[in-house]
Amino acid sequence: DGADAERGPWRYCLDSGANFALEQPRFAWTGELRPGRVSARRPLPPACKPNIPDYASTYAGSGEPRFEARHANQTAPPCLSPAAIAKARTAALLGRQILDLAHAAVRPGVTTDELDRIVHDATVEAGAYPAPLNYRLFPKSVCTSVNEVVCHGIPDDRELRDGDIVNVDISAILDGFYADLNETFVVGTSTPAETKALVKCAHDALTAAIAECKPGARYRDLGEVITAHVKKCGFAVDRTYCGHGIGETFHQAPSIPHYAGNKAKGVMKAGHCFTIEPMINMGSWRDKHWPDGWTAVTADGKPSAQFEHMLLVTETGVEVLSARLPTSPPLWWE
Ligand SMILES: COc1cccc(Cn2ccc3cc(C(=O)NO)cnc32)c1
Ligand SMILES: [Co+2]
Ligand SMILES: [Co+2]
Ligand SMILES: [Co+2]
Repeated sequence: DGADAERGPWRYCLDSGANFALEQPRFAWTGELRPGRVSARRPLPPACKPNIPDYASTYAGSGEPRFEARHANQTAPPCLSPAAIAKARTAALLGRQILDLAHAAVRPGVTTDELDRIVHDATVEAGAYPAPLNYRLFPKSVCTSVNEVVCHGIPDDRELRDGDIVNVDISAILDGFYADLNETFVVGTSTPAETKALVKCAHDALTAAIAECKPGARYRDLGEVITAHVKKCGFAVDRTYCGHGIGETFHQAPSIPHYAGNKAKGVMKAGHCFTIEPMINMGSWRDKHWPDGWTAVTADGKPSAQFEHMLLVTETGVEVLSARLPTSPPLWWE
């Protein structure tokens, strides 16, 4: 009689041709955002060939690329040599310049796919490789995370709207060294005051964590400082995604949680290079994945904001390799 046979989230039903069709399970979207259309893969000109990583063309599963596995079992990052520090500075400066280019393009009506094109083209024109592209099969060259997206949003044909917030997370490989940094921007002029406060809170939490960085500081203390700041703002620290060592690989030891009470190992030493990238949620700290396998969203659909810097521990403290420039477009409160 064509009655639907309910079997959990999968439903058997009669399609128009009176055939049994298997419907996709209904996904419980947490907010208003929905996936858009993702454009075709962008070309890689010969100039960026020296920086193309082994994962760029693999069709492997979601496992870490072979090259990165070499660092999987280390607990502390290497102490960079002066030559490696020079490469880290150069890569981070390129990453900063690319992030600022994307920031300058953010306005209502611009699609996140357009931001991906700007980032991809600027990266390959510098002879670098856009690190997200095909990293664990991620389909685009930058992560663009709108509103309730916590991180790893996929650029698509959705136009940014007045009142949105958008995080642009840049990572690039230059001369064999990774850069990784991000900022969250307000779109247009009608973003609610509480959402703007969330953005500034994420920025200031990162600033407070950076102030703790010096030789002998414990990685696990960064989460205490971030959480103390975020609680004062009345928001929550996402617990799923961590900062990470960075260098000749995208992600290496240490893993740096952003929440209080974490069990991160190790102390900072001069020459350690890593990111701190707190994701601050307006409501619950909980997140979930979209069916695409990458996009992380807040479980309650409320906004999330993030800032990420690349840090280098020095003999006397810390150097912010991805620091803003005098030419960087101002953040909403600047
Ligand atoms: C299959 O599992 C996943 C899920 C999500 C994402 C990815 C892969 N990936 C792509 C870009 C990217 C950026 C970072 C980063 O550190 N940003 O600060 C981390 N992972 C990244 C894989
Ligand atoms: Co990230
Ligand atoms: Co990043
Ligand atoms: Co990162």
